[in-house]
Amino acid sequence: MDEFKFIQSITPKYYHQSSIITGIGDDAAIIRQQQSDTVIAMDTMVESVHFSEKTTSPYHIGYRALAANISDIAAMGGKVTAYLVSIVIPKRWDEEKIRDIYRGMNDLAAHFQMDLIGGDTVSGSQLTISITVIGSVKNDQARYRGDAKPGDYIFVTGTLGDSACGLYVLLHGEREEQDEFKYFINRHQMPWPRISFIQECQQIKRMALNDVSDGIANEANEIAEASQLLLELDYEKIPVHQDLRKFPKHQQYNWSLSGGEDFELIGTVPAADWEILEKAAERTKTSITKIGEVKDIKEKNGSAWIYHENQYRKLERSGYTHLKG
Ligand SMILES: Nc1ncnc2c1ncn2[C@@H]1O[C@H](COP(=O)(O)OP(=O)(O)OP(=O)(O)O)[C@@H](O)[C@H]1O
Ligand SMILES: Cc1ncc(C[n+]2csc(CCOP(=O)(O)O)c2C)c(N)n1
Ligand SMILES: [Mg+2]
Ligand SMILES: [Mg+2]
Ligand SMILES: [Mg+2]
Repeated sequence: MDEFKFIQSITPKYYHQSSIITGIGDDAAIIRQQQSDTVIAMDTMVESVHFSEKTTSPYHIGYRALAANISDIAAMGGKVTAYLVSIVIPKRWDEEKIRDIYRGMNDLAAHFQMDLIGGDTVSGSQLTISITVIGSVKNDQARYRGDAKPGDYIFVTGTLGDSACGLYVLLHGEREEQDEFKYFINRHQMPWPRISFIQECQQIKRMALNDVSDGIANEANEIAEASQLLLELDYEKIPVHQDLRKFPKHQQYNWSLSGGEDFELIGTVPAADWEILEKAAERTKTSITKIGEVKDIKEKNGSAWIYHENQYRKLERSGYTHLKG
């Protein structure tokens, strides 16, 4: 099958969103605007960096690549509309495997009622998927990293460290261990972007928000920096799955703070809005945990600090970093 036939075969038969006037088939897609702000993000996944044959099936490669992108829209408080996929396909990848990648994306997209509206197909040496995701947020309702205020409660959704633990088990675990820790493997392969939870939070006027792709040691610092305030966390309160306790303490620490790829949300809300947040969590069956508070302490503003085993120390940005020298 050549590039053109391939594109034809992945063209959706219809679009969920009536705002899509033109999807795949022209030079670019056309989306009609209404009274909302458009949210656009892109993330790339590369073989042997974000996934390998050992960790991720083709179906999960697609699913995960799209999930990471949807998560960035959730982190802006938005909902998703459409996506474009640029894929670099190595010669050794057969058609069925590529199809499975698209099946993974398609299943997740269907859940969020979002449409594939374009992309690009190239052959190359390393499987690479770049996704551009388009969403919307009501005018002036976007959630910025710089919107934290002193006294805000810091929260996270779900549990942290699951994906890193799953990756570890996939790479190093024997068959038996992989069975025992299926939960973590599933969390690595099929993360769940928190779109519905964040949509339920619209009543809350102000919220700083970020999604957990690199690990909260990074993301908490990003909020602190953008808000020029201190994010003070309590390690004891970081939510982890009960089975994570079966691993050595240093692994629990590293995975929950720096493991990344959980695609949960970390944010700050005014203390007065905590109940609204809890209700939104209940309605969407999302667990949320208060993990700290925002402070205004001149010499620490712009950084995150953590209480851990009776010590109070600076939480360094220890998550995954590309292009590190
Ligand atoms: N190569 C690039 N060209 C232009 N803008 C970029 C490039 N790489 C990143 N950005 C922009 O930098 C900002 C931060 O990007 P970053 O990738 O760190 O965020 P993220 O997607 O939330 O994190 P992650 O990639 O870990 O999921 C975003 O606005 C992004 O669009
Ligand atoms: C095979 C394999 N090895 C290592 C990892 C771990 N990993 C890769 S990128 C990343 C951070 C987010 O990246 P980005 O900033 O690009 O979103 C992490 C934690 C993996 N997923 N698969
Ligand atoms: Mg990115
Ligand atoms: Mg991202
Ligand atoms: Mg992000």
